[in-house]
Amino acid sequence: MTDAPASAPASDVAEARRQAETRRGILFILSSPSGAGKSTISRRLLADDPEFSFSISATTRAPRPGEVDGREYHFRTREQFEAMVEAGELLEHAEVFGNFYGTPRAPVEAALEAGRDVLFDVDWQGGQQLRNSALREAVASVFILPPSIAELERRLRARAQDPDAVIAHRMARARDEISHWDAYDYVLINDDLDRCEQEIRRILAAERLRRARRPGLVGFVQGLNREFQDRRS
Ligand SMILES: Nc1ncnc2c1ncn2[C@@H]1O[C@H](COP(=O)(O)OP(=O)(O)OP(=O)(O)O)[C@@H](O)[C@H]1O
Ligand SMILES: Nc1nc2c(ncn2[C@@H]2O[C@H](COP(=O)(O)O)[C@@H](O)[C@H]2O)c(=O)[nH]1
Repeated sequence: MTDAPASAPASDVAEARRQAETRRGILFILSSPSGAGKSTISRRLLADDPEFSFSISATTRAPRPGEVDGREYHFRTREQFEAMVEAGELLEHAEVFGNFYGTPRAPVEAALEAGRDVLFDVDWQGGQQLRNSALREAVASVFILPPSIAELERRLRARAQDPDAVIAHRMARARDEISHWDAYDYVLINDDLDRCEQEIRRILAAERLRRARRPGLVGFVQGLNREFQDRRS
């Protein structure tokens, strides 16, 4: 009969902790009808979180005042966008409000490999495609609702960045976007910006903890099982 060790050696515990903290990144999706506040919340989340990078989409939409190519979006012509689709450079893409939008694949895959989380501001079609992609295990998704339709329109007008016709088009599409709320892991009402931001931070923290724990601990639990067996023999 062999003497069973009283517990796993400290070095095994330290290694298990290290592995539990090593994880693949999360694809953190924020969707909402246009104007509900996801870009505002995204900016706040990214401002002080070094583990988070933003997926900068490609789009055929014209830049708004103050938007910079390569910061808010990669602004592309229709021909350039189609070439990206053709070359398989986009993880997902969709037509939204008459323009094309898509997620460049390479930066997302690099971030995930490095264990960094990626924030996506995409419409429901983008969310759906990411949930159905090979990366589905990495997805956590949040849908943001406005407190009312009147407030949604007020916000789009207060943003003062789109002409009336564009605002009317976005309001007309809001009902359809909202109809997909139930496909998301979490659904929040953005009636109070600070509170909504805090709720999203809590969701993100919980998702990080959940994903960190399991794969990294498999080897450690196997070690505990071996210890049980040694005690029996
Ligand atoms: N809780 C809130 N209360 C009042 N105003 C808000 C709130 N959240 C966001 N806003 C304002 O609403 C406007 C629209 O927000 P934002 O641009 O973030 O929306 P969005 O969902 O990203 O829209 P889009 O899909 O068109 O990019 C902004 O002027 C923003 O400052
Ligand atoms: N499916 C995708 N949707 C995207 C992507 N990037 C942005 N969007 C969505 O488009 C609308 C409009 O955005 P705006 O900046 O013109 O107001 C909004 O719902 C975004 O979430 C993308 O890469 N794929």
